Amino acid sequence: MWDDLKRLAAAREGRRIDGLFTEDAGRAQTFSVEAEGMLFDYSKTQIDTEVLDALLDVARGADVEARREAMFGGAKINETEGRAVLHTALRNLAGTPVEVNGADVMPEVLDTLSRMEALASEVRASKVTDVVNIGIGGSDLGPKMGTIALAPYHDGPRCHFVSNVDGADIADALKLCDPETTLFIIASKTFTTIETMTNARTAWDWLEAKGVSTEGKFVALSSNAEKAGEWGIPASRVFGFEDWVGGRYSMWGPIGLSMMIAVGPENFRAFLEGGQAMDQHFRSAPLAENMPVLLALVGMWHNQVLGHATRAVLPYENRLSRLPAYLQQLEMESNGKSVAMDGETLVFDSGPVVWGEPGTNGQHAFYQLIHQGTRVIPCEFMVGARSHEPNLRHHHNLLLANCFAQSEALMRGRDLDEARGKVAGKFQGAELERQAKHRVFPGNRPSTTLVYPLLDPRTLGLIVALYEHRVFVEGVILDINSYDQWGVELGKELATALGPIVSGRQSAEGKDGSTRQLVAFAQRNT
Ligand SMILES: O=P(O)(O)OC[C@H]1O[C@](O)(CO)[C@@H](O)[C@@H]1O
Repeated sequence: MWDDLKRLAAAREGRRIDGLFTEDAGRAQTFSVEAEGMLFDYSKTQIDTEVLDALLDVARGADVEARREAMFGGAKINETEGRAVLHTALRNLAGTPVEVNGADVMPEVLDTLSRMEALASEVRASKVTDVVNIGIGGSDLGPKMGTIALAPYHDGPRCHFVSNVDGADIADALKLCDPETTLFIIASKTFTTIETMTNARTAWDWLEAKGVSTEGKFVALSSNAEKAGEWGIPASRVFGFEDWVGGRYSMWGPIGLSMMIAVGPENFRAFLEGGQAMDQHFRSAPLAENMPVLLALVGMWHNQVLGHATRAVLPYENRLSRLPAYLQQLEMESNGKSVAMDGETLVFDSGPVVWGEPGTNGQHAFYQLIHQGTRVIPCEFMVGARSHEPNLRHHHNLLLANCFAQSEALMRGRDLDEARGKVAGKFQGAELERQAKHRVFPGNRPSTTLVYPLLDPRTLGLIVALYEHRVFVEGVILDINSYDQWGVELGKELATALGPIVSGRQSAEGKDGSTRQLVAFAQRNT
């Protein structure tokens, strides 16, 4: 299968993407899909009908549809941890039964949602001015990204997100808070993560140092109610979720509480509805018209087939400033694996490096390399047709123009003749040639564009679920487990071992020369 695709890729080497539009007037429509009011256009890539068919064959060959139903049906597809993967149940507002080990999980999911809504409403109506979410990774990135994204709907207390074990993070947040009117949300699936537990303890100590009672000031979001209880948070203030919700897929449930407090339960429900609508599309649309499937296949064409090692996510939506960071965890923690389900080494590349920044800012920072660097970086643009600032329509028109211009420029490029025209009159002879060469853009650089009507809560849900399912499809085709993260363990273990060495309670004997040098230098300069 991969060989076929590699052959198709080789046969297309050097072929111009812009030429494909000249050959086929209907290309834009053929290589785009609309779903739930969003348009995903992947026509500015080398993909043609033959390539698309081959990619769809790969998806069929990997049994994407059967695996998808296994996931939604509660099968334990996270085989290395023996767990189901059911974050979709958290947005199953209809409550249709979803069974794990023969028991319907929906009554508890909906009950927890109601409890969250009651607490959120209570907090929003109270004197609480600041909410501090203390969590890291999936217990931070989702609610933080979502709260920023939904700023126009944010009418609840201020929200702060503390994640880093660097004391600067919590110190800076606490400076902005009044101990009397601050609520701390300790978000940790395991309730053992060292960064989160350290920050939580600092918050507790801060309240005590200010002479303010800790009672009622803490809420826990965790699968480990026992640990939360031992830590001092009563069961009534613990919002639980099961092990079938992966950390990086958890913003739909209790981990989304800070976002719910910020924007209100109704808007949070609209976010869930968006996710659920994307689930329905993913489950019912034929593969060739299935947005997450196509997003995945385009990604695999660029990464696994053409060998482009990174992909840039470029939202032309300032409020999606944290989406690239969110997607880094979602995609790289999920699909950054070297071993297939059967334990054998992968024979092709796993997921790409995902990175990005909002446009237009990125244009003035790293787009130079995207346009003229020696490596090809497939770009994923996204933009809303409308903004929340109708009186600033001229800003939005500029934003749209810039977004669409970038994908056009990446595709078209500028040849030497055109470049000569740019400098003619200023230079002559050999100097004109030299100057012109610097102004050549190779073009033929692929990109996709997602356009949605407006970044509202429902649309945010659609976008997040779209990317979740893209990760799923890529993982199934790669035959890896997208739902474990063993790769983060070793660093954690070594950090635990280095703690006493760094603080001078234990010798660095036995460590490698570099580590010993780093520790010694830090100690000399404390
Ligand atoms: O919610 P927890 O258990 O504190 O974990 C935080 C994060 O740590 C990780 O396990 C990786 O270190 C992520 O998968 C997770 O989102």
